[in-house]
Amino acid sequence: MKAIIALQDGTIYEGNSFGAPGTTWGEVVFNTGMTGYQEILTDPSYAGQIVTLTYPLVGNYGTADEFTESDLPKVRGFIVREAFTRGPRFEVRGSDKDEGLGLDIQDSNKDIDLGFYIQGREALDKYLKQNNIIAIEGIDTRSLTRKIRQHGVMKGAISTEYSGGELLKMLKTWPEVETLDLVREVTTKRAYTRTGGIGPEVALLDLGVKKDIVESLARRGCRVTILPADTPAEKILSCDFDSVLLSNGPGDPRKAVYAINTTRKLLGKIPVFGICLGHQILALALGGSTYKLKFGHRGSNHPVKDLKKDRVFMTSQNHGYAVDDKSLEGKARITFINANDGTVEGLEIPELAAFSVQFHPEASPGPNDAAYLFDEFLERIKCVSDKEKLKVKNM
Ligand SMILES: NC(=O)CC[C@H](N)C(=O)O
Repeated sequence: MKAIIALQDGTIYEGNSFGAPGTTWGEVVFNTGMTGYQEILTDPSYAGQIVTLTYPLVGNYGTADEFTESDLPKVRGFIVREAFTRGPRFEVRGSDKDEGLGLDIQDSNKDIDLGFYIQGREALDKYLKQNNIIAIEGIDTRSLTRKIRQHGVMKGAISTEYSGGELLKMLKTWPEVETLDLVREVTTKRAYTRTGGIGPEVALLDLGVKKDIVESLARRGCRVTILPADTPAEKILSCDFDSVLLSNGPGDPRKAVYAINTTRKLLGKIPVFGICLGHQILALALGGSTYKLKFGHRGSNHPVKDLKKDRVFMTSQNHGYAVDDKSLEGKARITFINANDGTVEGLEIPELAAFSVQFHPEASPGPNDAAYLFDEFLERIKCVSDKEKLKVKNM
């Protein structure tokens, strides 16, 4: 079945439908990661967005529960160069096969040389259909990405139903993504707890959290209580948590006014750690400002410079907004910057026991170079609670 993409600037691309048929619209963005398509599809930070992958072949290792970052795909649409439609396979050759890759594979794919189905995996096309995600393949994603890089992210639509002209007219009537409060769409409706051990009690303000942030804390023994995004500060402070984590999430950070107000009230009373949207919310709560980047940072290889250690490492990123460094003068110390464009990648306010990063230490997908930040978070909690104990002892 044919499908088309219409962009706000009037460009039309023609391709083939995969996933669900129908019509969808959103902000068209691109991600340069070579793997991790299911983590991307299910990352709630992509709510409101149609994601283009620059890697040219997508779907070859299928989909599985272990790759999900939330209960369901959250993207508004999906654009690829070539969708792998022959079923999830893993190519196993001689020595790989002998050593065993820890995968439960079965030689049931006799018709294709060197192809082995992976048990328990679902084809990407089927997964998208089941979850009603409209996708398109056969698109020149290089040209589309160059367009976004030159003109900036813009509204777009994918459709199997309407003509280009009709879609362009409809696009004008659809709201701009930045006017939407997308955090409310993806936050948990009810609080729940994930117990990893008897370590610190962390309150996680769920602005659209990725599963691997919760798991990164649980793996380190934390008991994590995931709270709805509009939970008042008073309630959080009355529960005797050791610290608060402000999660990643979708949309313009200025739209999540409730989270900014909550954070302002928490600062100085409990240690705070912000990741991505949480980092932007922390900056806004401090009286700083944020702005929209032309086409954002989305991929698995964004170099970040640690200003204290004077060293660069690779990070996983997915954001369209950034914190304005000038707006934080005298309010926070900049700890990390992006080595490509110099934008703010991290903040620290030691006297308030607060710090944040724009990139994703949990990766998923991406490199684990920054995972140590979760250990640093626990260290900071420990230091604060030791100080509190000292205060009590000396009273
Ligand atoms: N991953 C995130 O938390 C994204 C934060 C914010 N929605 C942005 O695009 O900048």
